Amino acid sequence: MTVIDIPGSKSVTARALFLAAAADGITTLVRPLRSDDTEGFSEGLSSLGYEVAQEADRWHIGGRPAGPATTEADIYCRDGATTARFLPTLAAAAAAGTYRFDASAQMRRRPLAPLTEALRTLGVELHHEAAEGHHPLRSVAAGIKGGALTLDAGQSSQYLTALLMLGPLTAEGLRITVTDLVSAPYIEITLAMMRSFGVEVTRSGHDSNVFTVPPGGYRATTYTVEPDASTASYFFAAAALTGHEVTVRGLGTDALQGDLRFVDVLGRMGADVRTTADSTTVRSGGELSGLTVNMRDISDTMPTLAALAPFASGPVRIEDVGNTRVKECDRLEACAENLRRMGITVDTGPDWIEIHPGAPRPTEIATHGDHRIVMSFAVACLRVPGITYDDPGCVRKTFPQFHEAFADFTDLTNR
Ligand SMILES: O=C(O)C1=C[C@@H](OP(=O)(O)O)[C@@H](O)[C@H](O)C1
Ligand SMILES: C=C(OP(=O)(O)O)C(=O)O
Repeated sequence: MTVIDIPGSKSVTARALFLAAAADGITTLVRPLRSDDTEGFSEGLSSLGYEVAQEADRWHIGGRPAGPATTEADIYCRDGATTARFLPTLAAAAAAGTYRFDASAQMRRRPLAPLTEALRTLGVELHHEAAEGHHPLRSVAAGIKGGALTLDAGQSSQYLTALLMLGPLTAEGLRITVTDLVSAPYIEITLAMMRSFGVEVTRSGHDSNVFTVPPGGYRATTYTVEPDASTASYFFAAAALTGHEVTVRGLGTDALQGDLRFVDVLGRMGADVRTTADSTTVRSGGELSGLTVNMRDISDTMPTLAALAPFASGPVRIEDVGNTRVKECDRLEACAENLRRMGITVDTGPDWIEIHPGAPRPTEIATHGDHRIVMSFAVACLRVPGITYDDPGCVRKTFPQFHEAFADFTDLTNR
């Protein structure tokens, strides 16, 4: 039995940085994630004139309810969609200022339009420098009155998270009617964290799809970041594949992140899953069955399952994951391409992938610069020694020490 600690959640750290910056007072984040995405977010806040003091496992953020200290800034959001979507939204609430945002080549390709259209509806002057609805963009802030909005979050829940977090910074609050929503559990993280910073959002409508966000700002706090559940999926999958037992500390029934539900998928495949209030254990004899599963809510773990799938006794069909085509790469095609290179039969459709059992052979994985492709195929590597990656370092986005940590973990399980 191996007990492991996983680094902090990217999603929780990004939200905490936004909420802390907007709050009245100094917030301390305990055990934030240190990775390219969250360092990029923190750097963006500094460029906007927020005070961010980083100690080893505590970051202190000086909140500015009146908005950024600078009235002009040029911010590079790197490859992180939370940064590229949340930070322009925070800056849009400034009483006055002109801000330019840009991002990596892939992040420039990823969509923003429903969010930028919503900000325009709220009166923010926004110009896209190249393609409409994409980075780079320039915004002129002049305070936001608030009001009613309709939002299609069918491509990314991050649009809704950004607008929910903006609500308390507007003069009159926001009422957001959501017509479609993917990755719904991420909205639960947002609402729970807003509550920790003093804001209660109410939900109404036939599908609880109308969100009313009161004005009045946020209260600073001390906030402990829980471990990253998407990162934990590689360790759970490794245990399920190799017939071991792993316990991840700090992620149990009290956890905020929906991606922890990946263990239910492993449970359906035959693994034994036990959860306490603050830990989750996966144990398996190494035999896994195939299944059909809808991963709309937890699609960051789709590549983890895809890499595990050839070792199951029957086909694995993953449905409703069309939005994984607009992530760090087209993840449906990247998974299919790499599995085929390993000699596995794979079919894909617009929003699904079906993987057949087989005997994978080693190959060089085409990572497309996507951290999750590397970390997922590292799981397959446990049964197929000799797998290499064209860009192993892209794990820096969410887990710079992944290779060392995963090697230590597999050493332990081999003892
Ligand atoms: O809000 C968040 O922190 C995230 C939401 C999800 O994105 P989508 O809503 O675009 O699926 C997820 O894939 C991403 O890694 C993090
Ligand atoms: C999709 C991801 O990240 P983001 O959308 O925050 O860039 C991810 O981490 O898998």
